[in-house]
Amino acid sequence: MDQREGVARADTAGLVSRTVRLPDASLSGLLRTLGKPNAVWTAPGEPTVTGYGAAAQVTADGPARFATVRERAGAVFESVDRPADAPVVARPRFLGGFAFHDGHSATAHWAGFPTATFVLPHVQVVTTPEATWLTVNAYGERASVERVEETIASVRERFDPEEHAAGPPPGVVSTARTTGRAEWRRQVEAATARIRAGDLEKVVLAQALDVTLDAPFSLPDALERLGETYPDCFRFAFRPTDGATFFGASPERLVTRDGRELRTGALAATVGRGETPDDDQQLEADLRSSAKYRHEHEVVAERIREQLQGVASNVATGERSVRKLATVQHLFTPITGETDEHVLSLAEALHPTPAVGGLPPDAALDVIRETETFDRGWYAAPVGWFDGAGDGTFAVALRSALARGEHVRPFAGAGIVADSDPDAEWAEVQLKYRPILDVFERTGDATPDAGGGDR
Ligand SMILES: C=C(O[C@@H]1C=C(C(=O)O)C=C[C@H]1O)C(=O)O
Repeated sequence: MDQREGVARADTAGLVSRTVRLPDASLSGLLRTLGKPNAVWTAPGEPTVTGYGAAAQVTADGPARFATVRERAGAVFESVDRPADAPVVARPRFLGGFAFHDGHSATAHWAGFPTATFVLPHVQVVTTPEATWLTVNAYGERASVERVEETIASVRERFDPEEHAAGPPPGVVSTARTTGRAEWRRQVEAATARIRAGDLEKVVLAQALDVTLDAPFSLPDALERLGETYPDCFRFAFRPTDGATFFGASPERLVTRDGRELRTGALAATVGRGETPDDDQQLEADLRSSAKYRHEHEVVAERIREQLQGVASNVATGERSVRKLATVQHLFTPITGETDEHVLSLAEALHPTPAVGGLPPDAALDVIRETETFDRGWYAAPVGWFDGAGDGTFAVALRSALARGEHVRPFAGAGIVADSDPDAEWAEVQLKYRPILDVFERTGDATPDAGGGDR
């Protein structure tokens, strides 16, 4: 370290950030050596970021929450002491997320999850296929290069990642539903009646399960299993306080901003996977050709293009394809553009897309609030990261669950349009629970059944 630099800047209030290289480590090794992270982010084509402790945390409420987070985080990035040759990939990043509704007031399940909260980790580890980097961040009057260097030394000393295979699934003791089958049928029928009456085009209705495990939730094991089955999904975990972890493996990018480049897309309309390649092809053919699925998908793509007006230029729509996941397949249309906006402003413009809200947006949000009997919390809302330049990625927090000790609450929903059939939508929701349930169930555990009774 340059001693003069340390002395000259030690008394400057601001962000001090230093990066060193660590021995290479897998995510599971990392999570087992550095203790409980408060943020984990793994995304296709991006480095994996894990964060421990907070150099700074910004929290916000209400309709202005996106702007408030941007302003408060902007203040933290205002004066940054970080060597010019430090690796860009290991730069300081805020990680966190938002609640689905701006009027979120955490019910007991979501205790500890504000309407918006982001952490700039004190200890931030970034892994790429080439290297593992440790960044230590400190912010405020007491931040100094000396203290940052001390933390780096102590993390290096403790850092001893060992490979561990995930343990066996903990097993599921019991499962209860927030929404029984008869109630779901009433909900979907009420929504389709409203759609036919003309004041609503589409609404995404969701439900949750209350799952009790046979052993406490293990984040390293859960992320390892999700990584095996969903390597191309956004795998995330957030633990804003000690109490609960919100985690998942979402297929849906809300938005990425990388310099001037903006990437988003429409992911909507769902069928299952076939038992045989022929069945699977048939399902894919139905997905591509059915008027219901195409409508459900097209309203999302069209609305996203509208939502981008004013925040992006040269908006272009790519070719529609079918995104195949372990238990479901979706229609997907990539959408790109150019932008000068902060990724938080883009997330604000896009959330909620009709893939998780509906159309018209306000009417759909009212129907969701009036209909759903559980608290969405952070489910189906933006989770991700941003940096000091306003670059970042947000995923839509789907195929997700809230875990607290032995209790796990997975969430799943389905887009309801005029000709939705309650039973088919019910079956679709059950398939969307699978990514989470498969992490925990042992063969032989009673599974909540896709076709059956009321509970
Ligand atoms: C709402 C969920 O998924 C969303 C709804 C979809 C649909 O209605 O077809 C498909 C993908 C997602 O945009 C969920 O996974 O809970």
